[in-house]
Formats: sequence, C-alpha cells, structure tokens
Amino acid sequence: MFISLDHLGKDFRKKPRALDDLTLDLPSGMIGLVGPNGAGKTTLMRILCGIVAPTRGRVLADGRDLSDARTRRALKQTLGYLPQDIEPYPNLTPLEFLDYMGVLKGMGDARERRRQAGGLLERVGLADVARRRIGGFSGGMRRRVGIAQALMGSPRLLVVDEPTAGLDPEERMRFRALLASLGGERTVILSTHILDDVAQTCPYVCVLRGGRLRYDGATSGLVDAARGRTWITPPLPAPPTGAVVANAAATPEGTRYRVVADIPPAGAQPAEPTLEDGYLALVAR
Ligand SMILES: Nc1ncnc2c1ncn2[C@@H]1O[C@H](COP(=O)(O)OP(=O)(O)OP(=O)(O)O)[C@@H](O)[C@H]1O
Repeated sequence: MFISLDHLGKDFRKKPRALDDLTLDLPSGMIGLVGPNGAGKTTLMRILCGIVAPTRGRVLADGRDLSDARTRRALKQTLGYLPQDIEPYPNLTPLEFLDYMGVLKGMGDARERRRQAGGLLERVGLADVARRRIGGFSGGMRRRVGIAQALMGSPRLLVVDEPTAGLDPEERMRFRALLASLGGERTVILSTHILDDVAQTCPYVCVLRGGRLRYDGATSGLVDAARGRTWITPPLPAPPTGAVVANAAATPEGTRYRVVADIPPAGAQPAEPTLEDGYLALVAR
C-alpha cells in the first residue's frame, strides 16, 4: 500500500501545529517513525488509521483520499493497529479475543476467523496458551496477543506504536524478529523511541520533531546528519557547553564525552558517527 501525505497538519486547541506541513511519500515495507516526546508520532498514526481527522492537508492511501468516509471505511478493513496502551480483555482467551477483533473488522465468516486466529497465535508463539485467559499473561505475551489481533484480516497497512517499550531484552528481540518478518508486500509503520529497533528492522525512517519532518529516507543515511560533527572530548569535569552529549564515559581523570557539535570542543578528536549521533543531530534543540 502506498501512503502519501500532502501538506498534512493538525492543530489541537491547546497545541496548535502538533503536526505541521508534512509532505511525504511512504514506500511499502518497514518504516520507522522516531522522534522525541511530543513530536507528533501518535497523532500521525491516528490520522493514518482514520481515527483523527487532519486540520490541513490530506492523506492518500493508494491514491484515495482518506477524507472520504467510504475510503476510510475501506481502509479500516485492511488496517491493523497496535496502539501503545492495548489491554486485551483479561477474561478472554487469545482465541476469543482475536475472534472478537475479527468481528469488529467485519470478518463475517466464523470459520475463517478461527482459522486465522489459530494461525496467527501459532506465528506469535502463543499456540500452546491459546485457550488460557489473557489475565495471567506476562507483558510480552500480551503484546504478542496485541500484534496477532492487529494482523487479523491480513491488513495491508500495519501501524504499531511503541511495541517493545517495557519488554525485557529477550522478549524485545523476539518481538523485533516477529515485526521484521511482517514487512514484504505490506506497509508497516513502527513508531518507537528505541532507535536500535528501527536500525534492526526498518530500511526506511522518518524523524519528527515538534510536529515537523526532520528527515525521511534510508535509515543508514541518518548517520550523515552527524558526519563531520561528532567528537570525543578529553576527560573533562563537566560536559562542554553548546554541544549535544551522545554518550559519556567515566575515567579516573574525568569524563570523556561523545558529542555532536558544529565546532569541536577544545582538544576533542573527530569520531565516526553512528545512527544515534545522526538522530541526535536532527532532534536536539
Ligand atoms: N487529543 C489531544 N488534545 C490536545 N493535545 C494533544 C492531543 N493529542 C496530542 N496532543 C499534543 O500534540 C503533541 C504531539 O503529541 P503526540 O502524542 O502525537 O506525540 P508523540 O510523538 O506520540 O509523543 P510520545 O513519544 O510522548 O508518545 C503533544 O504536544 C501533545 O500534547
């Protein structure tokens, strides 16, 4: 599915320009959406899912304008959304929950719903607990129920908000591998604060800050934003002023800072930038 944003903007009463003039063509496959708190990621995802209407501009899905109610209805049937705060009903089993979500998505055939639910639970590694109540599941297992429900109806657009937040490292890796297997023909938009998740799963990334698009393109290209601007300081008693600190390492003589800055701090040596440095160079104020 091809999504285009055309001068998209969103004002809230207390927050004008929560999104500001976004124009962008999203490719199919895995797309990372990153940015600091309040950058507008959730607002953008809600607009893409047809939950919130933009104040200005438009979204086109395969060339069709989402401001049209019929297009929105059609999109909702081919859309999977895993919101940040999903809490699957604790009294249901995963099979029951997926069946219910299938009904909400307009899947009328009960046999097909059961077939898909069974296959998806297999895929997310929950087949052996498919008939247990979700209430007794760990956070990671609930998140996997969440992704399975988002995949009911084989959506062509999958929107996933902060899926690995709060998971332990093993569950996070597992979830990441699962997400990586979902790309292909489908468009998957993955919003996250964890840059490493994007580096590992998304060839394409959009960086938002303060409602504006700061970067869109190959994830590997993010490093260029910090090229020639990344430095390691000598041991110092305090961080250098006027530089964005990307990392700090304590030494007996003081702290060595890894910084992104146009002008090198006194005595600093140039360093090869990483994705993180590039991201910081784009979003730091
Ligand atoms: N329903 C709303 N009413 C008023 N303001 C809102 C609403 N939703 C979002 N905002 C504001 O819009 C801005 C963007 O919020 P949004 O939740 O989209 O950012 P985000 O990038 O998802 O942030 P986070 O990473 O913290 O989840 C913020 O300043 C937020 O306070």
